[in-house]
Amino acid sequence: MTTASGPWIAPKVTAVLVLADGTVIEGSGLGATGSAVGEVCFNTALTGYEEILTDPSYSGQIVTFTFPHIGNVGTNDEDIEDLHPAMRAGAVGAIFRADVTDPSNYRATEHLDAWLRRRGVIALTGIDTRALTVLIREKGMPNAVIAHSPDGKFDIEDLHRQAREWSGLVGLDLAKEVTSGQSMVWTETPWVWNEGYGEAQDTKYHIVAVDFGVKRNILRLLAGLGAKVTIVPATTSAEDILALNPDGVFLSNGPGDPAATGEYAVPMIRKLLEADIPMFGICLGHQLLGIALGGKTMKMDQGHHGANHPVKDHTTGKVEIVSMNHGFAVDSKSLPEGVVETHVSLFDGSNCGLAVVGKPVFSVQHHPEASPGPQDSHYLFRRFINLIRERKGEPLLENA
Ligand SMILES: NC(=O)CC[C@H](N)C(=O)O
Repeated sequence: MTTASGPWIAPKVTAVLVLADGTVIEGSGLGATGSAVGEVCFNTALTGYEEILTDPSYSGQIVTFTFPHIGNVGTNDEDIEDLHPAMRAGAVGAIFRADVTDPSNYRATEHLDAWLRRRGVIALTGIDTRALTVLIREKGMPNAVIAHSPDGKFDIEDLHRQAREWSGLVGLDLAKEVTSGQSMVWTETPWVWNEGYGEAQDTKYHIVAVDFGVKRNILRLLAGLGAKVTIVPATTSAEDILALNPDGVFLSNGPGDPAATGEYAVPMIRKLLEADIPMFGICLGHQLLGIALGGKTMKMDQGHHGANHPVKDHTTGKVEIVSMNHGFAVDSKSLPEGVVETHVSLFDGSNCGLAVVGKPVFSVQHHPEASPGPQDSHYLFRRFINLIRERKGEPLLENA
């Protein structure tokens, strides 16, 4: 074959994705070398690849980006979402349609390739990401091994075996791998977060955030509304949390199967419910609260990963466009009396929020902190702060 610029030479295969069903997808390698096993999902966000790849909730997952041009704004040290960059919590692999270009952005400090290598993330480029997305739409999120070898040598048989033998995300408690208590860097916990958006002049409220893999932007938004946020490890007991004298408790997002993390987190949440403390949960935190209240979670086929999902807030009747990243969901039919469904996905009707009748407790499945994504749901942080203000007899914030 020839093209206008001369003979077409097929690029050398330096990376592969081997699915548990034996499908092999070949492309060019980027980032770290070696291999990693995980569940392949697709993310439809058009921006924010650095935030996506560093969201600790993606631990154990390989993210395929449906947007074809990833990497052209480079990377920087500010747009990471994991608390402890040295831990490199987040996706284990990344898949892009187009080759990554040189960065062109005033904030860029490093090429995506070098950044991926430094973080130990294996990437595969130059594949038909549409076809892979269609495969996920039809068959669900597959377990797979992503491998990068600059010499192009792969033991496909062995990679296939690894993909087949991997347990998958069901039953995996990954929060314990990414929580601050396990960190090498932050040996001092509880750790106090003090970087806010700057709306609040002083810290009037004390919020304890239970870190199942918390994203930085959640902490910024809480701090920006006047909260001093103390971050505690996922396995902290309710007694230790209450001993910190919080005005409210935040249950964070995080990776893995909520039912597995629930083994230790649910008893803690139940005690906090008894203590009648204002509580707000996001994503994994929402799922754990759902289980603690007597509900059930289930695995989804494709999950929701993107920054353009419509969600309806039943309390206001408004539709918000939100950021999503979850592969498990609360079964709304399993929610007991006294728990109301507050939000619902307009894509598939799945549960996106709950509130406890008569208690200052609520949670959402989507990501009001966005990062990346639209800011329509920022009001949920004000809703949480209002529960605390109500307790203190303070006037309520508007737009909540
Ligand atoms: N972002 C999250 O907190 C994800 C929660 C859970 N690990 C899921 O995939 O559903």
